[in-house]
Amino acid sequence: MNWTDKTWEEIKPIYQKIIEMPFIKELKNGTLPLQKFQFYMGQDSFYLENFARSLALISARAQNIDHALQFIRFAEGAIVVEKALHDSYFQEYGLDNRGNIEPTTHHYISFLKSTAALDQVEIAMAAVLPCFWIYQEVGNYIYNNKVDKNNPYQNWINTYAGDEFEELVTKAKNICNLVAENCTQAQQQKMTQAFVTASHLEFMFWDSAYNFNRWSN
Ligand SMILES: Cc1ncc(CN)c(N)n1
Repeated sequence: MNWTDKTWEEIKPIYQKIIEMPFIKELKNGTLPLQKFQFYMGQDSFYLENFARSLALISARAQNIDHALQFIRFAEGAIVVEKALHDSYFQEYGLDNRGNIEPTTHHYISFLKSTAALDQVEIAMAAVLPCFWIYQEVGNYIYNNKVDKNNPYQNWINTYAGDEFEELVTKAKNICNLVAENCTQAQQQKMTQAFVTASHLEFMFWDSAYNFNRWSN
């Protein structure tokens, strides 16, 4: 079994918890209160900016030049999505600014940036993979189980359910499998640990938006 298949097995309970959480259920049904989605979008703007910075750092540190090129393209893509959030989704969903970086966002972006800067680059590649893969799975899950043709969040859902996003995810998974082959068992274990941590943080990110978790509530 390759590294990604083994690692997905590890996070299956977290993924199950994600698709059952109120934020995702209500997003799928189109009943998520707008304020919760606005909170999420504002935090996601900070997240995407710093996710892109982490991807650029990984690109600079990649051993293989083709992987460096791919990661710099991922970084560019994340910046483009962040700009689309600001330019069109903020307007579409009535948000005039992104607010402040709240605790879960702070934790998640600090984890990504410190892993990208200080850990072995293969571990950093594993740390950013859930950001691609979980969104693809959740996007497809919501798309395939939609209940309302007039879901107000449909445009956002389509970003992650399409073929274009799937292509990116496949590229990110393939790179992780390739680099894992040249890692020791102990190093692969650390890659898996980074993937599991990021998956917990994906859950927390949606949960915190649902509950409006702030430094001071
Ligand atoms: C928190 C989070 N994680 C992942 C993605 C998808 N790149 C996102 N937009 N936001």
